Amino acid sequence: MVPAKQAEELILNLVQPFNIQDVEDVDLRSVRDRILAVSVTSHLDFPHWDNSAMDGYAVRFEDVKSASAEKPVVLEIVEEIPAGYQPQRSVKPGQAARILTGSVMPEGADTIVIQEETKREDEQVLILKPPIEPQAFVRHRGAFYQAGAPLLSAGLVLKAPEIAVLAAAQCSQVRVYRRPRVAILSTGSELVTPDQPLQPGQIVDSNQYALAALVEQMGGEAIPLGIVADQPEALKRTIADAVAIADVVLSSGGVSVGDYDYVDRILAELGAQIHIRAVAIKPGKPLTVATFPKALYFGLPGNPVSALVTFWRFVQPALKKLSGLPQGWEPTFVQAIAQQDLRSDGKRESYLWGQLHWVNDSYEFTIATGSSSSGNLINLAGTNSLGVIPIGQTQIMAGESLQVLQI
Ligand SMILES: Nc1nc2c(c(=O)[nH]1)N[C@H]1C(S)=C(S)[C@@H](COP(=O)(O)OP(=O)(O)OC[C@H]3O[C@@H](n4cnc5c(N)ncnc54)[C@H](O)[C@@H]3O)O[C@H]1N2
Ligand code: MOO
Ligand SMILES: [Mg+2]
Repeated sequence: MVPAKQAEELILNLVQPFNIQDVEDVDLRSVRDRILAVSVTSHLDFPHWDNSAMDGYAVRFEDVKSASAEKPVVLEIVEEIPAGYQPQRSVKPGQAARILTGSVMPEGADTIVIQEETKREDEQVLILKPPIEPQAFVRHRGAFYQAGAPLLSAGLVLKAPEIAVLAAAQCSQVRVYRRPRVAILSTGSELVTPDQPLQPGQIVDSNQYALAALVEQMGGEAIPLGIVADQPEALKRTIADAVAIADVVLSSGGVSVGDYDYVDRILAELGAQIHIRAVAIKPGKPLTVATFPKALYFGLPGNPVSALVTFWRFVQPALKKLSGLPQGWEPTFVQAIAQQDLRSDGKRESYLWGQLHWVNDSYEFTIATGSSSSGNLINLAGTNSLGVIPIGQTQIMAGESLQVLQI
């Protein structure tokens, strides 16, 4: 049994991240959560031109620096400059231009006096207070970004702020890494789909649905391959097909020591290199990790909670690295206060599902009510985290702190 941390490192080392061959151009409207594959520069300066940050008057600082309410400076208004208008007149000594937020600064003017510090009298404006400094409220061309400099770097996840920047830089098509293709199959002669009538002894294939949801949540393309009975030939054909079409293959079930647990044997027959057969975590011990020339294979355990725990702990980091994220692949744990006594047999690193809440300046972890059995998927619903009891430790008492993985 490989310790969990070591398994994580081993798996991450097996992953070849996407490179410049693994890209596609996507419409800006559809790039949310995708990963930028090339760095982006713009030929535009930001701001594109000197402009006003406020509604007011564009003036020459020299003219107004000694203005006061008692001795206002009177300026002649030569032009009105709404947003989107290119000024036609230059502001000469004794003159001002009416200007609105975002509008282009007229030639000759160097400072904005805000409207609240003026009094308008027809075609004249009285300046009642001197600006704090020359250039006050002027946003200068290129102050935020200069054309040609790196704007967004490759590897960024495109969320609202990055999408706004891309839009402003007029990038309507964006080069992003393609989605990882993840084939998912469920093994087990007892399995039926949710719409099939359930006969005695049968079980509904819930893993296929949960794993597809997780893959899609991670930005992957889930390729559902359905249920494969515990028959070596059928399983061999499906696995061979899966590794030919996918970057990652997830099977669930058939990896323990039972008479019908064929996955490891078939992987070996197909020429896979098997790197891991068991990990010291509970649930999730019988985890098989193998590589084919073009695909990474995870044989997840069949028990519903075990399949998901091994996904969160090991598949998720691998998918993050594969997808082109430059760092931050490892799961992040937070420190929380246990709300109940938590127990483990101490033989494996134990993951207990429950609720993590931020209460009074710290995280609190509450274990799910009901059985913490890897076959009980019912009380997994509504949970958001896994509390960890380290290997060799048999309990964490209420009030003590523990590491918790957010899921
Ligand atoms: N003698 C031993 N027996 C077992 C060991 C062991 O070390 N020695 N390990 C146990 C542990 S831990 C786990 S976890 C399971 C893993 O078993 P498999 O990966 O071989 O999975 P199966 O035997 O095929 O199924 C286990 C269980 O899960 C149900 N299942 C399977 N697939 C699905 C699915 N797609 N959706 C919902 N439920 C599924 C299946 O019906 C079984 O009930 O082995 C222990 N045994
Ligand atoms: O590891 Mo199994 O996943 O304990 O049930
Ligand atoms: Mg089994």
